[in-house]
Amino acid sequence: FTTFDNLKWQTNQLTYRIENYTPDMSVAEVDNSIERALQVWAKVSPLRFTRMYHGTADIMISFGNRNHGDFYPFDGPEGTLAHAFSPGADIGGDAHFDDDEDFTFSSTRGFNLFLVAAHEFGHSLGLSHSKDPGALMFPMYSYTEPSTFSLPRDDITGIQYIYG
Ligand SMILES: O=C1CC=C(NS(=O)(=O)c2ccc(-c3ccccc3)cc2)CC1=O
Ligand SMILES: [Zn+2]
Repeated sequence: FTTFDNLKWQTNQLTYRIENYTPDMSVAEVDNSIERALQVWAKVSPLRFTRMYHGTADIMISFGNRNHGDFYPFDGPEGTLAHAFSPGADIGGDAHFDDDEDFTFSSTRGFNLFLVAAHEFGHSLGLSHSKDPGALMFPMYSYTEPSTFSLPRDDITGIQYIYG
């Protein structure tokens, strides 16, 4: 695993807000994918996530395409699927998903939102990319059945290195 030179949240109680939705999935499927992706990390760390419906949360989650309000415009279908910012104020921790991608809930086509979100939240929490091809934080998307997904050892070691 690798970290963003020890950038970390100074509290274990973090808030998140889903600012908008993708037309690819139902609201319930997006909510469930995001919640489960956060729980992947909460399960193996002291981190706890509380959802907000208004105002500014630590982790602001949104779907957008091309220019979407930061200096990192998306690139249309394929290519970059999403990006997230390492811990910090304002845009720190936020996760953006490229809405020109086809995000899915329970199929092998498109990109599984739960998996992509779990990877991006690794960045939101302070992990950068792993060299371990089996790691969630490895920068290559590979489909894993979400119902049987368990966080690989390298990622567990990484998040526990940062948050104990
Ligand atoms: O830090 C980066 C820079 C490049 C990225 N490329 S991406 O958007 O195509 C991407 C690649 C792999 C994943 C991924 C990796 C493992 C499991 C699930 C998704 C997510 C996004 C995404 C990313 O998080
Ligand atoms: Zn990444």
